[in-house]
Amino acid sequence: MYDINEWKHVFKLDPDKVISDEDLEKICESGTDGIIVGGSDNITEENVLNLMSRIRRYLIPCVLEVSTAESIIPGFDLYFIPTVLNSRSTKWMIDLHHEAVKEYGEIMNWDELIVEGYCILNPDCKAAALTDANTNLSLDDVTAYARVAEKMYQLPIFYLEYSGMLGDLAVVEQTKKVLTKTKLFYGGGITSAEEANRFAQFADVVVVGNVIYTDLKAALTTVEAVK
Ligand SMILES: CC(C)=CCC/C(C)=C/CC/C(C)=C/CC/C(C)=C/CC/C(C)=C/CC/C(C)=C/CC/C(C)=C/COP(=O)(O)OP(=O)(O)O
Ligand SMILES: O=P(O)(O)OC[C@@H](O)CO
Ligand SMILES: [Mg+2]
Repeated sequence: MYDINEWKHVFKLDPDKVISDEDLEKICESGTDGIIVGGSDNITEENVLNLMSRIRRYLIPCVLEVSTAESIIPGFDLYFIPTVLNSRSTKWMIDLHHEAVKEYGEIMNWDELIVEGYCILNPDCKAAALTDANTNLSLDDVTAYARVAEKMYQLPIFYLEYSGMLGDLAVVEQTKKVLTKTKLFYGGGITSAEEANRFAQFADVVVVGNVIYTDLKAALTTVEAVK
């Protein structure tokens, strides 16, 4: 399913982490809507290529979530481009994007690119530290970012990122209320079917990452739970 508007559940695989062929097969054949390849540490052309070619044995849509310009390689179905709306630095909102488009602009297939407006809310996650995100936000701040994403920038995705911790369900619920076109992605700390189901009440798409590497069985139960 290559239309992200139809998605409800995706797994995020980290090129810097080890996954066996057997476990990868279970993930790719789980019934999830897509696989996002992405992470924030040690993302290289080599480990991205390796993971992509292994996922390519299956029919599942495979997306690269770009975190460094150096690790962009051809062959993915789509490229998700994060822009961190609550970063204190323009680097993570626009500067790296400007540089990358300067380099790849002539050869890019713009139809493969989907921009994600990130709002990072776990102060202790790597992405928050890397991007110097202001995570000290009220509910009104978060919903204002969501409105900026949809009404002003017309972004296809608004991503509430709690990577590593379970987020605040009320924030997800209220954020969903202010979005009409932009899809709400929720990611962070999901470790069970029950948690996945709870966040899927409000998020359009639930993203499941770290638990794949700590409890694969539990990770697999999250698919059925949201579909
Ligand atoms: C040759 C070819 C195929 C060309 C294709 C053209 C193309 C796709 C061009 C790209 C153009 C473009 C605009 C690129 C953007 C470049 C770039 C570097 C943008 C910055 C992205 C960004 C803001 C990164 C910051 C980090 C971040 C938000 C990453 C998102 C993923 C994330 C939060 C992962 C979680 O990480 P994890 O390691 O799991 O963390 P935990 O420890 O908390 O679990
Ligand atoms: O790894 P977890 O905590 O499941 O978060 C998923 C995803 O939002 C990370 O970018
Ligand atoms: Mg992770």
